[in-house]
Amino acid sequence: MTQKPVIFIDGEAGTTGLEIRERLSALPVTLFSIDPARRKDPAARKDAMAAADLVVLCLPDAASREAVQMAATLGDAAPRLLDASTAFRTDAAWVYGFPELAEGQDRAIATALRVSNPGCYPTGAIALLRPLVDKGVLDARYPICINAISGYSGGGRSMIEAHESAGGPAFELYGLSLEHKHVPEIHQHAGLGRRPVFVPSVGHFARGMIVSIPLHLDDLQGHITGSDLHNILQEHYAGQEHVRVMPHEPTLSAEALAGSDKMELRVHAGTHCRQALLTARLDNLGKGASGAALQNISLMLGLNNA
Ligand SMILES: NC(=O)C1=CN([C@@H]2O[C@H](COP(=O)(O)OP(=O)(O)OC[C@H]3O[C@@H](n4cnc5c(N)ncnc54)[C@H](OP(=O)(O)O)[C@@H]3O)[C@@H](O)[C@H]2O)C=CC1
Ligand SMILES: CC(=O)N[C@@H](CCC(=O)OP(=O)(O)O)C(=O)O
Repeated sequence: MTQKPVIFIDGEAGTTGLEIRERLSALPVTLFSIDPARRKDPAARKDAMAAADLVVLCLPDAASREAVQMAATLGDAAPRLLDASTAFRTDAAWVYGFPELAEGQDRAIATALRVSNPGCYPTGAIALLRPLVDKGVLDARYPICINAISGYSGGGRSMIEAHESAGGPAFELYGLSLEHKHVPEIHQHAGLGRRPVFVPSVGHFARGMIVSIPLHLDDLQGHITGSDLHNILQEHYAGQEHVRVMPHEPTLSAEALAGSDKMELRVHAGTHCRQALLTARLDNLGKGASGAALQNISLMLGLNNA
C-alpha cells in the first residue's frame, strides 16, 4: 500500500486555512496538525514542516515570508510549499497557481517546489484579460479599469467579526489610494503593459465576488464584437472544470456562487453601442482561495492521476 502524502496547513485556524482543511477531508491525504495552543510556536511549526510533503501557508504576508525562511532551513528535508498570501505572487522563483492561465501552466504547477495561490480579485481579472491579451485583440497598453465587489469574508477574521457583530456598512469602496496589494499581481499575470486602475469594494454579505471590466470595442484590435470576445474566452476555457464561459444576463448577483469552487465569465455587449463589460463571478473563498488551493494541491501531489 502506498503512503498518503502528508500536508501541514500553517494558519489552519484562519478563514482560508479552515476552508482548505475542510475540503482536504475528501482527498487521499494525511493532515498533520499541531496543538492549537502551539500554533504560533516556531519550534512546533518547524517540526510539522519537517514531517510534511506539502505545507500550505494560510498566513498574513509577513508571517508567510517567515515561514518560507523557516522551511528553507530544513535543507533537503524542506517540504514543497503552496502559499495563499500575497507575498510571492509576482516572484519569479514561484509558479503562479492558476492552472487555466495558459498552455502548460497546470504541468508547471504539478512539478513546482513553490506555488503561489492567486488572489481572489486577480483570479477574476486575470481570467478575463489574459486570453484576450494573448490572442492579440486587447493591446497590452489598453487603459484597463477594474471594478470589483467582495463579500466581507475577503477581509479575514477581523472583517468577519466586524460585520457579524456590529453590522458593517452595506456597501463600501476601499483601496482608494489606488495602490491595492493585488494590482502588481493583475498587472503581471494578465500580461498588461500598463498598470490597471483597480477599485475594490466590500458589501454586507459573507461570501461571493464580481469583478467587472468595461471595454470600448473600437479601441480593441480589429473590428471586434462582444460575441468575438465571448468566443475567445470560450475557446480558451473549453473543457475546464472550474471556469465556465456563460451567456450574458441582464443582472448578476454577487452571492450566486457562494460555497462553490466554480467561476463564471461573461461578456455583456450593447446592441446599439460599441461597448462591452467583462464580468467574472466567483466565491472569494472558493475559486478565489481554497478552491484554487485544492486544485493546486491535487496537481502538486498528482491526486488527479491516482
Ligand atoms: N479571506 C480571503 O478571501 C482570502 C485570503 N487569502 C490569504 O490567505 C491568508 C490568510 O488570510 P485569512 O485566512 O483571510 O486570514 P485570517 O486572519 O482569517 O487567518 C490568518 C491565520 O493565521 C494565523 N497567524 C497569524 N500569524 C501567525 C504566525 N506568525 N504563526 C502562525 N499562525 C499565524 C492567525 O492566527 P490569529 O488569528 O490568532 O492571529 C489566523 O489563524 C492571507 O495572506 C490572505 O491574503 C487568500 C485568498 C482569499
Ligand atoms: C474584502 C477584502 O478586504 N478583501 C481583501 C482581499 C482578500 C485577500 O486577502 O486577498 P488575497 O489573499 O486573495 O490576496 C483585500 O482587499 O485586501
